[in-house]
Amino acid sequence: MQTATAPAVEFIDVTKRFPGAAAPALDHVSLAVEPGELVCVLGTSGGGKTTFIKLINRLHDPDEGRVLVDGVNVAELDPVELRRRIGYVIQQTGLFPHMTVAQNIACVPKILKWDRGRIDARVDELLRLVHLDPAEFADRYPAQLSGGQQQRVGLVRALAAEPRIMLLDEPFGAIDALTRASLQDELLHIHRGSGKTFIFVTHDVAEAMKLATKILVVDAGRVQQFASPDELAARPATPFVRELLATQGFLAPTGRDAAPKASQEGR
Ligand SMILES: Nc1ncnc2c1ncn2[C@@H]1O[C@H](COP(=O)(O)OP(=O)(O)OP(=O)(O)O)[C@@H](O)[C@H]1O
Repeated sequence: MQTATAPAVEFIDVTKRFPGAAAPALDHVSLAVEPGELVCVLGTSGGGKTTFIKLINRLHDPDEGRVLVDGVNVAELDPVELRRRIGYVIQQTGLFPHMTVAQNIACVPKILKWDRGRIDARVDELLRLVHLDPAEFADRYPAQLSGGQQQRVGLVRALAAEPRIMLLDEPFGAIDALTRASLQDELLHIHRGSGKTFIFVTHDVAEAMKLATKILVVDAGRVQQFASPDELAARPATPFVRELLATQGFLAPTGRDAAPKASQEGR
């Protein structure tokens, strides 16, 4: 069903209105995310970031326009089946409290009827990927983990069945700065090694600058800019983008040299 040239995700003139709201949550949004990108979605609270990603896995449906995943209109797909193909990580992790770490990670592979040996090997591999020793952590319950460890399990659970697309909604929002930095490094490592498309919502300009291959800035439901971190820092397209970068120390009045923090070391 997918074609070699289709974007991983495409929005074609998408508008989403919630009942009773004065203005649309997303307003005529058109853009294409190419396979393998790590897109960070930035903007102030209420700007439409979460709405944008929930339209991809059909937690919301558009009022106007179309959302395509791998070239197929998601409206034509069964939402449950679609969500199994798209990893989804949220701040509250959504781990099942009555299941062990291993059982949580094994959830979707089990639904997909993977055999026992393949599931066990995958759980092991994924725990190691995020530096959790399977011997120590596989049989623990979520309540027996720190916040950062829970977030690591939430991340690899979403990766378990090899989705081609990962949606992450402020996954590290409630984590201390040091743990957050190492989670970001692990995410970069996973992204580089996987070829998957990641779409990552954050409030944090520094996080977006560090992680993204492209940054999508939305405000009041409209796309302000969709560009590489360097391009964003060098040439903010709107006063909103300029202000957003300035408030977090990334304003580049004379181009990228004026914003050294924005350089993508190691990407
Ligand atoms: N289920 C809903 N019903 C009604 N209005 C909603 C619903 N979900 C979101 N909205 C409204 O749509 C707008 C965009 O919300 P959205 O959650 O996408 O913003 P956001 O940029 O992710 O914000 P935050 O950073 O605070 O999470 C807001 O005005 C919000 O109040």
